Amino acid sequence: MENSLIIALDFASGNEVKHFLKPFTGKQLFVKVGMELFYQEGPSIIQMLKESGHRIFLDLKLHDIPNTVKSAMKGLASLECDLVNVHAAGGKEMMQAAIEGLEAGTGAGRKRPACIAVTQLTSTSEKSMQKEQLIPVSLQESVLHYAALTKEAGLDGVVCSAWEAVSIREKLGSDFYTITPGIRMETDQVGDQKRVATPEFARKAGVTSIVVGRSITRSADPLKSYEKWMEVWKGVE
Ligand SMILES: O=C(O)c1cc(=O)[nH]c(=O)n1[C@@H]1O[C@H](COP(=O)(O)O)[C@@H](O)[C@H]1O
Repeated sequence: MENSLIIALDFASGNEVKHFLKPFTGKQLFVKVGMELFYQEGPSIIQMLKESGHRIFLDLKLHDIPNTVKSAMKGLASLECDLVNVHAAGGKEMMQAAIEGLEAGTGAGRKRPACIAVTQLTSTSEKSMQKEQLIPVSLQESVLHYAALTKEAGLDGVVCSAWEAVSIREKLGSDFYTITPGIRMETDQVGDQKRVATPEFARKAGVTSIVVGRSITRSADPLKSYEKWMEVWKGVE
């Protein structure tokens, strides 16, 4: 899990994914399948990516009553992805149920997929969190609170922005994963993200791994762009 650059395959179909991955033939990537792709293609897209040897983060952000999340996770475990996630806002009981489901659905002798919880989406600003979710604390506090709850529930880490990673590591230890989207080079379009950081900043903050989508997937030359990203991500200390 450590030091990975996870490519968000936010595409509408398996064919678009195949087209995108063509120049990467022979490379073993860490890719993320989110709801856009999974809702269109279902489990077959996971199969296809696994056959090419890629590691997979199945990002479906489960958020429902504990019983439903447990059953859904039991089914998802059979896809044998490396990483799955839930929303921490679903609560401790829901997160515990997610782990129970994953354990129940993981075959004997296998390791369950790692499971992390989204704290506050990187598209959420402190202002909108306070105004729309009526959470009367700072964004850092809210993220730290969710991270602590996630650890108590027995999950492996959180999704957060790189801006919160240092406090999470200080409070919960560096074994607890901090997976950070909202990563942009200085010259990239920010789009709908609010809490953005450069790969250099993320590296210095000691995040476990970064998630990069549009900066690579929408670039004119995705392979060249990926290689440039890897150089920056791996190169700075
Ligand atoms: O769980 C996620 O992966 C996620 C959580 C979060 O807080 N923010 C966030 O952007 N993501 C995902 O990370 C990816 C970011 O993509 P780009 O903004 O295009 O780099 C998207 O696939 C989002 O669904």
